[in-house]
Amino acid sequence: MAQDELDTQVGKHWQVDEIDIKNLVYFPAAPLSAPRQAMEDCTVADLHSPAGTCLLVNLWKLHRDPNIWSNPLEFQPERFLKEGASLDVRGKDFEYVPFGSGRRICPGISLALQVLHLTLVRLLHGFEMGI
Ligand code: HEM
Repeated sequence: MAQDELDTQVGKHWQVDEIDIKNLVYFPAAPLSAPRQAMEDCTVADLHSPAGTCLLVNLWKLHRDPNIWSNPLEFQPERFLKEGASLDVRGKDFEYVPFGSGRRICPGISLALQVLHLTLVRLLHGFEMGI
């Protein structure tokens, strides 16, 4: 199915470039953070969590907050060349944490940033896969 989409939207020329991205479905790799447990009673943004509460950060929602992002539902990679250009992806700027933050931050971040997208698209485009 993913291969059909790539064949239709990108073609069979095996070369994906920036202009193709707008035609591909946009889903985050990790919509929620890893679970955390409140070690003591805490209140964040009027939400009280007693000690022991399991907490997950809704990264999908955070990354679509209209108070932070203009047209948040539109896939606009160029926003990271403009208003988002100075954002750190390694968990320091809490409005943009695609790899999480803190002790449980994604340990694959360096690998992902270098090779994951190219590897995945090449695999999907070139091979029949099923589960
Ligand atoms: C675009 C690619 C990726 C994205 C967006 C991503 C995102 C994330 C996020 C949001 C978390 C939760 C972090 C938190 O809760 O603070 C996570 C955890 C994790 N990621 Fe990734 N990840 C990616 C690629 C990878 C790769 C390539 C690896 C391994 C080679 C990897 C291994 C892990 C592991 C083991 C955890 C769990 C860490 C823990 O529970 O302490 N990830 N990732």
